[in-house]
Amino acid sequence: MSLLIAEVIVDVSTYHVDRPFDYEVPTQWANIIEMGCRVKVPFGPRNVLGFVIGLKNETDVPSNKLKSIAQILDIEPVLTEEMLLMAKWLKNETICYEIDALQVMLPSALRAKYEKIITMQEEKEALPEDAKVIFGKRQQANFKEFERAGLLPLLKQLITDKIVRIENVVKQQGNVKEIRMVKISDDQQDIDKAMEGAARAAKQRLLIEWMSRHLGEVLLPQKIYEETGMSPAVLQSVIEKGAAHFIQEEVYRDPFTKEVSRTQSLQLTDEQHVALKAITGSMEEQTGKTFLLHGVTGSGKTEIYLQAIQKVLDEGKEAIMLVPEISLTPQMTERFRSRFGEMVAVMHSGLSVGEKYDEWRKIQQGKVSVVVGARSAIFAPFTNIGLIILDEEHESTYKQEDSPRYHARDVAIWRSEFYNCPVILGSATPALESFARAKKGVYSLLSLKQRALHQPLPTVFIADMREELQKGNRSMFSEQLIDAIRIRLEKKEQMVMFLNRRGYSSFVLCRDCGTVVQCPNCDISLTYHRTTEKLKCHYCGYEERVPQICPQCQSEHIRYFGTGTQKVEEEIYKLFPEARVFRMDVDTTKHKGAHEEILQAFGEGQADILLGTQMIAKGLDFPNITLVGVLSADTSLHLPDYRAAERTFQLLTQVSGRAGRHEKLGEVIIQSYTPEHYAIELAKIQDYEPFYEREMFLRRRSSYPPYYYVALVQISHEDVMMAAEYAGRAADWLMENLSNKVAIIGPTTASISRLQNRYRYQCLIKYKIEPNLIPVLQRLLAMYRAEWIKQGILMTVDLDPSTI
Ligand SMILES: Nc1ncnc2c1ncn2[C@@H]1O[C@H](COP(=O)(O)OP(=O)(O)OP(=O)(O)O)[C@@H](O)[C@H]1O
Ligand SMILES: [Zn+2]
Ligand SMILES: [Zn+2]
Repeated sequence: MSLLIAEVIVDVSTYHVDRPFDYEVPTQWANIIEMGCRVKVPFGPRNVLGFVIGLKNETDVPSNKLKSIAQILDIEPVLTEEMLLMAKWLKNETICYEIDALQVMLPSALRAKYEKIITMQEEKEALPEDAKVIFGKRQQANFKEFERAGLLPLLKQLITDKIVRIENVVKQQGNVKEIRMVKISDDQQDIDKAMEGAARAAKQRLLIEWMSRHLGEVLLPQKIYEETGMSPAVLQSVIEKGAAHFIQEEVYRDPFTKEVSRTQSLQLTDEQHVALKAITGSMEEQTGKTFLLHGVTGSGKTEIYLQAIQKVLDEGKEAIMLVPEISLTPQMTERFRSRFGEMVAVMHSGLSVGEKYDEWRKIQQGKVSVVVGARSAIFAPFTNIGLIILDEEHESTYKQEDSPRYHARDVAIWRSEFYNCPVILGSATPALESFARAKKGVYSLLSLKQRALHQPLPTVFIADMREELQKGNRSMFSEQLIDAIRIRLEKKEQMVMFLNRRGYSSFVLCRDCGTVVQCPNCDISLTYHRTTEKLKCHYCGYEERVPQICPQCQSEHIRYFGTGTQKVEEEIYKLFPEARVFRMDVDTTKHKGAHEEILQAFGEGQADILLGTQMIAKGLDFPNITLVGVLSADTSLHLPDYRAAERTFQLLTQVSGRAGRHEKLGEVIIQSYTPEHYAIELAKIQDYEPFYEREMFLRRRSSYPPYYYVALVQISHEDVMMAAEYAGRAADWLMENLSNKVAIIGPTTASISRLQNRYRYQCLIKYKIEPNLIPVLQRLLAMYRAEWIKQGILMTVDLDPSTI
């Protein structure tokens, strides 16, 4: 038999190993191994996880150096050939390690986990007492057990003395959940034989007789007890006589918490019809076309998605439906499940590792044809995709902020070209880049200018909070908003109160010296949490008790600016003691399924006011909501981010869109300290295009996307001088190696200049066309990985940074 060699990408993220390594496949596995399987291979002193990305019959590695695969982890590949290709593309597109690109496509249950295992090398007698206790009767123990007992120094000594050995063992997570079932024999002879054997046992004979009428069936033992009235002991005896046997069946953990009723396709409006026809037409042509579906809030984009997916299913193909963060949009999942029932898998961060793995396997095994999920669902292991949809395509959650720094939109388009199927990008407020591409004809623009039932868009008023202050109103509510709430309470209509948390945090301030309590590790103020009376850093997790005196001047005049949702809730109760308020924020939605519960109860009319942050801005569709109040429109306007105005406009438009979606008219009141800002003025008229024109003009003037591309290089170090120095080196190096048509801004300090005790600097690269960019950045990274990293520098490169 000829030599079989596997090309393996190993799970070791350093520059020197970012290439496939050759390993010999032992003959007993030659027929089993396939591309896309996970394997365990020796690498240096230990075994590591790896992915087989190629198989061949020869190698340049001399035979005395060639190592063998230690273990095969999958009989069936976990990565398809498409995914292996996609990983190569991602590696180049986002400049990441191939291993990172491969790992991101798998549920975390299948990613590498190592366990340190301690094995006895000598007789037990050689061990000191403390260690004996840990091993007990076993030959092996876990490193963690020593760690917990505070015995690491002892362990170290034992290793040095070669009394024990330490090993890294790849732990294969992702246990399949199984359940015990009874399989009745499908052979009448087995039944006859069992019957003979049970000659004198009447009950057993009855059960065997019953089984002879259910040949070949697989049943839960409970079911058999119920149907026949027999006890487990009788069943056991019958099984011993060969009439049936126990089998283990895989079961899927069910992430759905409640039943849904089925819905049928709606009669489309003319606008919806035109859009759907364009999409299905392109399915028939089998072109990988990208559509931008720009439809005002409530225009019925979701119904178009549903009917387009129906068509995909009719053709025996599969569909991926992405939503920004699914745990925030339970209504969306419900709409998909009520149309497609068991055909739908869900994937989002609210699921447990086991549930995610189960959903992933349903997709991989072809048990479902639709996945509704957050960003990572774009890697769903379907093999016959007919449509990919990104709802709310402008949302920043579609961009991953760690390596691989991919945007789900780009992956969607890549996969659509692979399968020759359309992509739909849907939004009421498309990202500027997307709309610009649609205008240039790169995407096909589909517009829905009317709401589905021809309801008018809500009327928007701006309340000028500066005037309120002059009038002596110091509350968080303008008079206008207070009046509007009162009317709704009288009419028993529902309201949404939205607190814009972006760029806003509650903090603790000393009224004597003005000190704001800061995180000791990060250059950012600590956030005040009223429920626990603690101050927390949202970046590094540091927390401390709320101080009673100022840490700077010892004054007792400390003031808590807890103007978060809790404070708003208190104010509402002060103004309207009779109001029933549901608060939806990080504190009230900690437990699983909390979003669904709150929204369901609100939908049933159990509260008058739904109060919340970003998580209530999108997707809500309740007929009784007639008022939306935005308490603080400005907080997201003044962030150091070129997209601040765009994000504010999008948020205001989205949240306004929650009002008056059905028969009742909607009204929106936006409170602002800068009502003359164009993002707020244009959100008032709720027209996307004027905003687009205005913002494009400003972007062009200051050379920002979509006119220019930007890439961000960030450098950090614990020592500020080191960080500054290497940032300077990076900037110089880029200057020398890139063309003079590129603008390099920096090094400057990052907007959060210190994070987790590391000082952060950055260089921004602005360019239009720069064919050399990727190779140059790759060389810079190579330099960093080979040398700079040893100095404690951390460097990241992001080709599509979402904040700058
Ligand atoms: N053709 C139709 N006939 C009747 N009702 C429709 C039709 N299309 C959509 N609707 C209803 O109109 C409402 C708004 O539709 P949908 O939620 O799909 O809008 P959307 O465009 O996704 O809005 P948003 O961007 O604000 O989330 C829903 O209650 C939906 O059931
Ligand atoms: Zn002070
Ligand atoms: Zn911190």
